[in-house]
Amino acid sequence: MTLIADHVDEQPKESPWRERVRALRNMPPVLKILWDSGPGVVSAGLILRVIVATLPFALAKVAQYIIQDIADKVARHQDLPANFWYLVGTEVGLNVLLGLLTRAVDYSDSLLANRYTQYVSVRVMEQAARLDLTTYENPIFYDRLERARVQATDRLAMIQQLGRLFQQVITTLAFSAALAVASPWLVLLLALGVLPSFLGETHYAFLGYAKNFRQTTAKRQMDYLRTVAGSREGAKEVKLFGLNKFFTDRFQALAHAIYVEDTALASSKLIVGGLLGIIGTLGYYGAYVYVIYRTLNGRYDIGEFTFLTTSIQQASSNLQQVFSTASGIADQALFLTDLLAFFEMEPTVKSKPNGLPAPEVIHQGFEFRNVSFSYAGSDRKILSNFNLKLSPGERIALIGENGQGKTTVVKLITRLYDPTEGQILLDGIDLREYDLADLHRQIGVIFQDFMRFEMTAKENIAVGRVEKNYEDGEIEIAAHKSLADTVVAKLGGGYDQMLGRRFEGGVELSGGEWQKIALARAYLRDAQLLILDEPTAALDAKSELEVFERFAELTQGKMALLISHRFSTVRMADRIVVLSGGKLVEQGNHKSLMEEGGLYASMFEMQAASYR
Ligand SMILES: Nc1ncnc2c1ncn2[C@@H]1O[C@H](COP(=O)(O)OP(=O)(O)OP(=O)(O)O)[C@@H](O)[C@H]1O
Repeated sequence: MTLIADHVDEQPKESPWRERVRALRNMPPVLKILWDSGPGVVSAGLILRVIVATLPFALAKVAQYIIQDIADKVARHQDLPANFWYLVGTEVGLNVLLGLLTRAVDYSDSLLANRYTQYVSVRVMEQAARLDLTTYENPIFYDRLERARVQATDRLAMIQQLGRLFQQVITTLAFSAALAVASPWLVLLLALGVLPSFLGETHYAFLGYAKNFRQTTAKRQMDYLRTVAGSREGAKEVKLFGLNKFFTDRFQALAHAIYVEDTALASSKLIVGGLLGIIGTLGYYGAYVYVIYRTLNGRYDIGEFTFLTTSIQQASSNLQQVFSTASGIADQALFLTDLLAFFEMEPTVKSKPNGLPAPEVIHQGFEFRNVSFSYAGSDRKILSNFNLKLSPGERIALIGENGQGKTTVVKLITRLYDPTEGQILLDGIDLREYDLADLHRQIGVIFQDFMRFEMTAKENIAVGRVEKNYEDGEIEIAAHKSLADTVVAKLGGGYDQMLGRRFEGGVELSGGEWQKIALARAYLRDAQLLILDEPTAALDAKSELEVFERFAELTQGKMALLISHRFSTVRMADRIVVLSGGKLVEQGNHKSLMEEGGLYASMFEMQAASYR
């Protein structure tokens, strides 16, 4: 394994500005996602923010009158106007309101963040399920999925930033308008002071994004190392092979490379950001001195002076915030490129629009016609001009040495992949013409690497047919067929027993016990084609015999495809098909194949000899 893998998604190119502007194109779809995740909350948040944004201006205006009244009274001994105490009361009231509404804004932000996370997480799960297996085998997809997953929860800051930006723009506009009325120079000075900081901020935002992008693969490897070193599955081998240091060293090497890169960027940002900040401060004080100068020359009275200095302070800090929030959003928007790209990915194996319904009763069966197949990214033909017919009522055993393509045949007949060349037909019609979900409903399959769901025993079986409600007793019947009932009988919680160790109260099963549970799923499905890919590998000899006697009984009249390395099992099939070098090399029943004296006979003899 290289430390930093070579598979990296197209890197953002070194044209930061173009990249950044392009990232802003993400904003409309992102705003749409935000809106879709909670229209009511978004609207309420916007209304609240408009009020909160204009309150500082109102406060400054009221303060101007109060101070002017006080100055008139103290310096010129004039009487306080009749509304003076009302003004003071208004100032207090507005401040109280500002405090309350600010909290309300926080509240609506947290509601929206909650909804957004849920909404995006669900969409990520839905999209991940829609994409096909080929996509999953691609490391680029994995990196993208990883980034999309993180973005589902990690971009919450952006929601607040968007709201804040909206608010800051309104506040800035209000105070800038007041300053522009007093003198346009004030606004210009402030803007010139803040602009360099903005450019600096966005520049670093881009560099940060490019850095994170580069680091995705390394971080994924770190994550893997952390998981392996600390997992229950890995614990035995890690201990016995003394792998701990091996994993830790590798983890540290990756972590160090990331640390060095992070520190370099942070240091440079510190220095450049600091220098640009000084320019901002100079712009601010330029405007301030200008107002002092004009006040000393009698252009402004003391109330106006106070109002203008407050306005300078507010406009400057809000403008600065507008720029830094906007650049923060641009930064987040860059990250969302991955999320949106992930949402836009299309599966290659798709259900045809208005696809045919799968036959309620299959008449001719399945046929592989000159099928060749290579996995994406490889030229090696796993199947080459492969032909096979599976007729209704027939039970076929597919055998062959490791890696000859038996599981691949299963993946093709279930349309997890499409053939590279040739066709697979169901009742004479290409599988691609059928509605995919409907086709899947006709097939019950248990793979070698079946899933052990860390849920209850009942749920582990029920997932075999989630599209229909099952009636009372159906689960138990399926469990009985697969011998899972003997496993469940030993569980303290019966069918409601939590399986696996992940959740509290969970019970771990042995490989064979898990297999019996998984097998029940296939029986529950009540499909026309039943496929068992080495379904009994983990079963002891007695259980295997029992499972197969039942299987033979239960698949009577149905199509069944069986993959097994055990000849005792294979013999029960109506027809045995031998796969070698991507082709069908022999077929027949046990007796005829033995007489033929070919590959089957030699494999059988080899296994039989080892038992003698
Ligand atoms: N997702 C994949 N991407 C690339 N190559 C693959 C993939 N899955 C399987 N292969 C390759 O295809 C070949 C056939 O694999 P397959 O799993 O179909 O064999 P099999 O006959 O079922 O083997 P076994 O008896 O070991 O289960 C193997 O050489 C394997 O390396």
